[in-house]
Amino acid sequence: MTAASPPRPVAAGRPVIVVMGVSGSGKSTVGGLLAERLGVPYAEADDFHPAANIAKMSAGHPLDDTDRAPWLAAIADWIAERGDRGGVVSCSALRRRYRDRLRQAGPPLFFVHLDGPEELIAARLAARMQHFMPTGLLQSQIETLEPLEPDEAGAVVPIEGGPQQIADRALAALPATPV
Ligand SMILES: Nc1ncnc2c1ncn2[C@@H]1O[C@H](COP(=O)(O)OP(=O)(O)OP(=O)(O)O)[C@@H](O)[C@H]1O
Ligand SMILES: O=C(O)[C@H](O)[C@@H](O)[C@H](O)[C@H](O)CO
Repeated sequence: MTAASPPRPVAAGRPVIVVMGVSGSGKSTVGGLLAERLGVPYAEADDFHPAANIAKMSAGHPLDDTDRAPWLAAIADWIAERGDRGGVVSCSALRRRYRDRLRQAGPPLFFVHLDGPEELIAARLAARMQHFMPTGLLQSQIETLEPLEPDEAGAVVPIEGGPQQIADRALAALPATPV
């Protein structure tokens, strides 16, 4: 019987940054900028949804835990593939258990929670064109959100101001040492 190979050491590498928050908080906008500024790949969480999830949200129904399970698994696979080379992925990651699922992927994660007043988010959603997510789902997103807990590596970043300003804030919030 051969011994199992030891897990790949990732703790000393670059963390994968998960840009989290409710729909319309700016995850895609800020996530893309962060990846550019850090010189690492970016992944858009919406690209990992099964078609049924997109159809459900488009029809105005919030996803439940069962719907989100395969989506989180696919994002976790992307994170695992990054290993210790870093990356940025947008993902609402609204509940603690969803974030636990992503942490199971292996690489160290740092969560950037984009947070701001409901009116500001609603106004940005109302102005957004050509997106499947109805503004009416914002309320359920807010109700589902469980804020980062003290033992979770991450930071809350306010979303007032322009995208570059928010990206600057997020960059300043990143840990200087491995998470
Ligand atoms: N700082 C900002 N100032 C003004 N508009 C912004 C800002 N950030 C994002 N937006 C705009 O607000 C809308 C929502 O942003 P974005 O799509 O990045 O949010 P999201 O969190 O990725 O949403 P979803 O989860 O629904 O995909 C977009 O139209 C975007 O262009
Ligand atoms: O967990 C969820 O309910 C979903 O991931 C949503 O957050 C959407 O994917 C996104 O916000 C729409 O773009």
